[in-house]
Amino acid sequence: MARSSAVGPPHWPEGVQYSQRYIFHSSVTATTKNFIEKGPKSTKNRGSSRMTVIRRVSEPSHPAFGQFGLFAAKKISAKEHILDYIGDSEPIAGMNSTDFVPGEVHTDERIESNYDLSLHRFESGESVGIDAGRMGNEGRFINDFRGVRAKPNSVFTDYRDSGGQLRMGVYAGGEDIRKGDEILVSYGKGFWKATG
Ligand SMILES: C[S@@+](CC[C@H](N)C(=O)[O-])C[C@H]1O[C@@H](n2cnc3c(N)ncnc32)[C@H](O)[C@@H]1O
Repeated sequence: MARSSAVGPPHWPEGVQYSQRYIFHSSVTATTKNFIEKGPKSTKNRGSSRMTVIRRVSEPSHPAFGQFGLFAAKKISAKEHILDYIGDSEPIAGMNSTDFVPGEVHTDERIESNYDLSLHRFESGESVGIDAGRMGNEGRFINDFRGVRAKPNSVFTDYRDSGGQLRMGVYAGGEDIRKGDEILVSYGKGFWKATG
C-alpha cells in the first residue's frame, strides 16, 4: 500500500506523517469500506488547509499550554468549511513496526489515542473512527474549547465529498472566526470521561 509522501505545513511535528487521504486499517470490512467510499455525491468542496496555521499555544492560562493548536490564518466566515479531519496509516521511515499505532480509518478500539474521532456509527453498533495519532492533517491540532473560551467556534459535521467519500468536515459555527483566533470544537464529554 503506497504511503503519502506529502510534506506537512509549518510546525508539523517530526515523527507524524502528513496526509490528506484515507488509508483503511484491516479492521474495516469491505462492506464498511464501500459505505465510506461510495455514497451519494455532494457538490461541496473540501476546505483548504491554507485557511489555518498550526501554532504552539503560548498563553499560560490555556489548558493546552505548550502543546499545539490550530488557528485561523485569515477571516473565516460563519458556517464556512475549514478543512476535513484525516487520518492515515503505515509506519513512517525509521519507525519500529512494533511501536506503530496505525492512524487511519478503523473499526477497532483506539482508547489509547488522543487523536481518534468518530466518523460513523452503524445501527449494528459498529463504529468507524479516524485515528490521526501517527498520521493526519491539520485537523489533528484542533483543541477542545473547555477552559479556553465560553463555547466552541467550530463544529465537526460529516458530509459526502464530490467523489462520494464520507468525510468529517470542520466548519465555522454561527459566527465569523477572526484571523488569529484559535479553531476550537467540542470533543464531547465522552472524550474527557475516557481520558480521565
Ligand atoms: C487532538 S489533540 C489536540 C492537539 C494537541 N494540542 C497537540 O498539540 O497535539 C487532543 C489533546 O489536546 C489536548 N487538549 C485539547 N483541548 C484541550 C483542552 N481544552 N484542555 C486541555 N487539554 C486539551 C489534550 O492533551 C488532548 O488529549
